[in-house]
Amino acid sequence: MEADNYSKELDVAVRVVHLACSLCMKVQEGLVSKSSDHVKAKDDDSPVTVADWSVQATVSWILSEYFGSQNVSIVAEEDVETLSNADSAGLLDVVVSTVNKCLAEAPKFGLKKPDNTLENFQVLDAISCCNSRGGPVGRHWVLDPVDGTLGFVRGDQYAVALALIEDGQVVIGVLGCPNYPMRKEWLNYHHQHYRAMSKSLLPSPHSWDEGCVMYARRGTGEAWMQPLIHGDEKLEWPNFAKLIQVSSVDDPAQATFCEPVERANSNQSFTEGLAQSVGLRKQPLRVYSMVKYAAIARGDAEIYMKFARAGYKEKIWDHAAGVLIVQEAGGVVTDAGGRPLDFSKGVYLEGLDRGIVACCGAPLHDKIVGSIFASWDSSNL
Ligand SMILES: Nc1ncnc2c1ncn2[C@@H]1O[C@H](COP(=O)(O)OS(=O)(=O)O)[C@@H](OP(=O)(O)O)[C@H]1O
Ligand SMILES: [Mg+2]
Ligand SMILES: [Mg+2]
Ligand SMILES: [Mg+2]
Repeated sequence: MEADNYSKELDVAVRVVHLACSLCMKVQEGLVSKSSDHVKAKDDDSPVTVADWSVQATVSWILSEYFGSQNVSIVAEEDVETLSNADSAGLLDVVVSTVNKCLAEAPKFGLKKPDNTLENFQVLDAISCCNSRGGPVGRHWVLDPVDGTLGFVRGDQYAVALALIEDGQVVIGVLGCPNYPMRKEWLNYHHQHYRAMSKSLLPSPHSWDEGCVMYARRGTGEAWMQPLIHGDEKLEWPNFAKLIQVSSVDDPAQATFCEPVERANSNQSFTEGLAQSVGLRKQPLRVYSMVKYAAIARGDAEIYMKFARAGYKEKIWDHAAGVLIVQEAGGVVTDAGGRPLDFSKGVYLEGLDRGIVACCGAPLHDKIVGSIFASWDSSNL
């Protein structure tokens, strides 16, 4: 692919992820400071919030506006089932007002805003039209409006992830990480620190959070990072960007590995054994969401491993943006058998061999995949 391709798509995607992050930051502040009934449980018991629906509606509206509602195919996580229930009228009103407030700010990010505030049915349409199944042919946007919703409701790490797939390959990846901390060690303790520190010790959340949007275009060998624009600061657009690169560490003893926080989402006893056999000495960095990919891409950690329970099928929106950014920043991402992830088979990463291994470089990656090969049969996964 030509490196100059997709400039308009990337530009709009980066701006809308900034816009979505600003929406999420406001909603998260509200959730954490007041208790709220705006968190619902989905059928699988995972949470969904006003922010998940509002970001999906906002991104969908902007993409349709710029690329034409007839042409745009979006594969995204949320649907409107809960929101359309008669007993969710109050929730829908909050989503609609959140979307309208957010879109009113779009010009600050150099994006169009609607001529009139959106009606309930328009917001529901914007969410429900993101029902594409993707596949091997054509262009498909892939959106996780809030990845790591559990982290989000706990006042911790989460990400907004937007990618573009063309003919089965990820060509653009954009990842917004509003709570990315100033110091990488704080990735591990973010939530605990928030809770343990009194408000007076934390003069403003911004002295704690760096917040960033990362992005990459396939085949460029470059991954970029922009600072997030916080709160009411006057936004100077275009924002500046700096190149990011993976860590150059290839000694396992010096390497840090990331994994999901929840034991239900990845087999932590298996990774513990793997870490021992490869010679990883540091404590695992357990972080919610695709911020784990972000940490690898910016060189704050060296390895990310996720081994979901047998039978769980990984979804493309949980990985597409992060995988491309890590690869373009110089890293290697495969399944546990060493094969590339296949984004061409629809909503799921079909054929994924056991789990996902993302590393800052080939030497560490080879060691991990080799060790999985050697230890799999004796493991209890
Ligand atoms: N059982 C199970 N196994 C593996 N993965 C699952 C499972 N259930 C859900 N999910 C998906 O995992 C996404 C969150 O992954 P994380 O790496 O952030 O996990 S964790 O919250 O840190 O434990 C999460 O993304 P969000 O729903 O966007 O938060 C889910 O898509
Ligand atoms: Mg997700
Ligand atoms: Mg999500
Ligand atoms: Mg979810």
